[in-house]
Amino acid sequence: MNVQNLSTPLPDGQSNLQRIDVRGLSKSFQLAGTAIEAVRDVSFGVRRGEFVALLGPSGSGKSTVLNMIATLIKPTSGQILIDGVPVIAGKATPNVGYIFQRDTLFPWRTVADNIGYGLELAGVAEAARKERIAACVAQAGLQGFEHAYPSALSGGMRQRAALMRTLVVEPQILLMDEPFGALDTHTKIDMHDVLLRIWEREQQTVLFVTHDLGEALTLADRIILFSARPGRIKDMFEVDFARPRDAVKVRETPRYAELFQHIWHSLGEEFVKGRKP
Ligand SMILES: Nc1ncnc2c1ncn2[C@@H]1O[C@H](COP(=O)(O)OP(=O)(O)OP(=O)(O)O)[C@@H](O)[C@H]1O
Repeated sequence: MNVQNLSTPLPDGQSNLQRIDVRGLSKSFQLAGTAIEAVRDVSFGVRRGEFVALLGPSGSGKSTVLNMIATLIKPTSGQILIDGVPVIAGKATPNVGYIFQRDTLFPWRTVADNIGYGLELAGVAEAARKERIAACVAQAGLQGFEHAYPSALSGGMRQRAALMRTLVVEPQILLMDEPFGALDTHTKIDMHDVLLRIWEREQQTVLFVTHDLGEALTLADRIILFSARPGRIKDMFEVDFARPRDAVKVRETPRYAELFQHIWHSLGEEFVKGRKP
């Protein structure tokens, strides 16, 4: 079967091409006097404009890796470079947007005011702000709900508004932690199409955490498969479906079924290992 395995390390010098460059990353947490080894010696790169999914069972350290890249957690050892510059824990990195599973909208702000929050912080003038918010509202298909509060929206609409709140300031790198994990299957696929259309146009560099293989296959150029805890890179897979992709149609192709079956076996082994105490 023609499934390209990419676990061979990049030759020296090629790391210069990486927008996100993770080197020998490890993390142990202290929990009630016991060390929990969450991540062990993880190294990978993400090229400019590439969409990479981190896939693995629950507890395999995916969010911990993302949080270290987002500078929310300090690594125990290893280094992370963004555009060649080492990140510093606790210090925000310019051009990086972060999207969580929870929609994190402010309940006291309308959709438009939620989306415009980052522009307010950046001191963007009101006229320019309104124009940019209107464009984001249209992109997310939220016309008519600009003045609604989050409580009046469905889960999918809330997540679209949250996506736009991050994208409004045009980050070039997106760190996404199971952003659609709480949505039902159909709303999730709908969100995949929204994200695919945005990414095709803006070509952000995306690192997307998920434990949903179908989601990883639909969206990503490359899948990095994590082992059960302690999280290590078990394998990497190129996802070679043509772009632009249709989130529904791509799932109906024989190639999707072929890749799904191939990766599912490897992922399944880690689910089983992860179940053991
Ligand atoms: N602050 C913390 N203190 C102690 N242990 C932690 C902490 N954060 C994460 N862990 C542990 O590290 C391991 C990896 O957790 P992490 O959330 O990164 O996994 P994950 O692959 O993202 O899982 P999921 O898909 O369920 O979100 C788990 O065993 C978790 O209990």
